[in-house]
Amino acid sequence: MNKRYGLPQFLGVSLLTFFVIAVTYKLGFATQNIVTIWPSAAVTYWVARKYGKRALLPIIIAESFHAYLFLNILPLAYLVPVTNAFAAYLGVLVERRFNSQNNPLTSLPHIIALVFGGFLTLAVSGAILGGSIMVYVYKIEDWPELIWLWILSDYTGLIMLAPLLIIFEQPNKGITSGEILLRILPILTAILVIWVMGETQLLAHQGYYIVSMILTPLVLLLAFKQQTHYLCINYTLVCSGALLAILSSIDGDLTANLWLSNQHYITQVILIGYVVHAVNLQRMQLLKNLREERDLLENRVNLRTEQLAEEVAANKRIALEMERLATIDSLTEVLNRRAFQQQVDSEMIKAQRSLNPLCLAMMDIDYFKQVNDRYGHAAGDLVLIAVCNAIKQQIRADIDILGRLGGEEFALLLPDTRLEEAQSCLERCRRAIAELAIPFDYKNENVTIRVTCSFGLAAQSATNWSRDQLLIDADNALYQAKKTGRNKIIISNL
Ligand SMILES: Nc1nc2c(ncn2[C@@H]2O[C@H](COP(=O)(O)OP(=O)(O)OP(=O)(O)O)[C@@H](O)[C@H]2O)c(=O)[nH]1
Repeated sequence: MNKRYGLPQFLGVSLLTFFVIAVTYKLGFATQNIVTIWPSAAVTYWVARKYGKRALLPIIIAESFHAYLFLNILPLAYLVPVTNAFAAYLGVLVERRFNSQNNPLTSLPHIIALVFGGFLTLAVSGAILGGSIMVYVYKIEDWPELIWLWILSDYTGLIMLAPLLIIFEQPNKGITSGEILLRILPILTAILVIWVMGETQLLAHQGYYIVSMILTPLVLLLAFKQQTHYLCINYTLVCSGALLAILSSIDGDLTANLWLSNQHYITQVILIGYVVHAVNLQRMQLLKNLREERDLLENRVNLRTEQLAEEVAANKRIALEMERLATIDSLTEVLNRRAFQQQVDSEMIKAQRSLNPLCLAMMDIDYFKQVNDRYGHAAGDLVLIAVCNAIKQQIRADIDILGRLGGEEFALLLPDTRLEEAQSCLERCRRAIAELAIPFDYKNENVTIRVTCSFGLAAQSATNWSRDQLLIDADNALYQAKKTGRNKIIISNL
């Protein structure tokens, strides 16, 4: 009802209504019967649905003009176009009360609102109001039959034609010319049916029935974009049943009632088609929604899984880092006292089992305090790092183990190493340390720090299986090295 409405629309509605009424009147003229006027009801409903109350005036003008041109009616009968337009508007209001969707053929409740709300209201109110005027003006005695036929004709006619007009004007982005044809075809077929019905009445020729009954649903079927085989079979079955029913009831000339029953059957066929189509559409929509929700859920699960995997990896990294921090001396990055002792324990057990030799050395930087005192703590730290690096370069990576026991006191564990080998290793270390020239920026002056290191060496023996004893032995040897001049290696018990 919110469509644009100006002079072109006003003229369009007037002309269309006039044209449809004139054509259907001419087609049904031979019968002089009310039952062929229903296409005007369908067009009127469609126009009122599209433009609302603004369409009432052109409808009234068109119907009145038609009556003036072709019908020789009494003045009061000119009220019938007014009641027709009003009935159409009333029907639209009732449909809109239950359905605000523009396309009512996409769901069952909307079809019910259209057929049992809008169409029925138009047919009943139009027949009662218009019929009463006609009965009064022309003093018609059999008025119940007139009103009944009027209702039946308009109602079934509305079901046959009005939805096709609604389908026809549904907006569709990128619609192809083939699809436009599919929308026009059923309307043409409906016009054919009107004509066939008129001709049939005239000629009493049963063949036209077959054409109208089979062609209508089949062509209607093509108007749906989402047609299914089920829908097709349904149309054909109902249609064939209707055809058989009509053919078996025809006996000689057709009467208006038979004509109406033909229309009635076609209506049923079409109505069933709409319902099946709408249910099918709803099912498809439901499946689409389900699929979309499933995809959404899957995406969410995948995203969360990725996040969890990232979190697990981050936790692993943190755990490894914490483990490293718990076992590594942060300044020199060699093992701390606790970790070193654990390594000594496990290597001693291995050596015990394999009866391989194992040596342990204690080391202490000579006069280290003087370095600190002279150049400051930062210089001392630098020396500690340099000494450790020098030792690392002389020992076997991944085999020999260097640890800081505290302060400037270090220990070196040499698995699978005989005493002489250990001694020569320590000698290399001692020399490397003594040769170190550690540059240091002392009060904006580049100084070179040199240090030496004393070593005490002990070997695991058949009588010495204890870690503490090994450490004490090495420590005693270190003490001897310090006492006897420093920068040397003393071997325990030698
Ligand atoms: N810069 C620095 N100094 C440390 C650290 N840990 C201990 N020290 C210092 O190391 C020095 C140890 O000195 P001492 O054990 O007295 O002996 P020394 O001067 O090395 O002389 P000897 O061992 O007898 O040759 C002390 O001045 C401590 O403050 C450290 O992490 N960094």
